[in-house]
Amino acid sequence: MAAAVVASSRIQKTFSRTQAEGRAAFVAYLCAGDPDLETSLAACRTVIENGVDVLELGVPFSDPLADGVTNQLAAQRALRAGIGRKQVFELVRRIRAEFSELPIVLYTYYNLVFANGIDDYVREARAAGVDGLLTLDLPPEEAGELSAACEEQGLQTVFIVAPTTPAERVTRIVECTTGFIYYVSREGVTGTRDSLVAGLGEAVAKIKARTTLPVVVGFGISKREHVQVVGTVADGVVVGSLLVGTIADNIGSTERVCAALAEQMRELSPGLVRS
Ligand SMILES: O=P(O)(O)OC[C@@H](O)[C@@H](O)c1c[nH]c2ccccc12
Repeated sequence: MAAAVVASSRIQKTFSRTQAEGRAAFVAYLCAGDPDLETSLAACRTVIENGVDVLELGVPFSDPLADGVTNQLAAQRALRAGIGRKQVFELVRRIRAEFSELPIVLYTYYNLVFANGIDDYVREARAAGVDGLLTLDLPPEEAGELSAACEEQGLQTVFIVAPTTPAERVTRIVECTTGFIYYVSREGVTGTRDSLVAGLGEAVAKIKARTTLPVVVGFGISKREHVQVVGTVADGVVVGSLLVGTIADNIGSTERVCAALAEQMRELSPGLVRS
């Protein structure tokens, strides 16, 4: 299949599969190259082999304004390890070589895309094996050039809907999205929380009433019961800081990082299997 078709089919195919299995997809976020390239590859491999259906890879950035402390520290570790555009795409290539069907979505701040030239960045991402791109600080209304480059290269777009997004803007965001919608379940930044916000089901239902695209939910999801609850209303459940924090807690030993991540996935992912 042409590159464009393959890219789009990985994301759609995965959500179709999990829907057919009667469950939400498990979406994991890890910062690319945290704490170094080899450990990051081993960490990605571990969470994929233990139940992750979609991998979100964060591109390390010096000013990650949407991220809480855990993700900020991960970005700092990766930057200290010399992780730049070249290393991020090398990591994607190596993951792609081992997992041909796994959707990989790059989470980046727009500065990193714009600075390198939008067309070149999108082309290189697609060639490395990226399926989708979420530019965290780029509103869809200003993403025309990027969306055009993604369409040309067969990369799918992911855009964010927040609790504060007005209904008419949700429609605009959906129109600009070709991969899936990311619903940020709470205001503020990323980071584990003790409890889920109230009214999540209604909020996701309002978005799903306006699109047939998959809607994934993230921010604060860090316990099996969170995963179970969110998994009943969303097409995908995103866990980031909990996993990123596990890497931070086991820095220095790739073996310990992987064992702890595997344990965490064993604890969380059964939450998605609907009896
Ligand atoms: O870390 P949490 O609270 O589990 O949330 C996922 C989040 O880390 C991941 O999806 C993400 C990382 N950086 C972001 C910036 C904006 C939106 C989402 C993200």
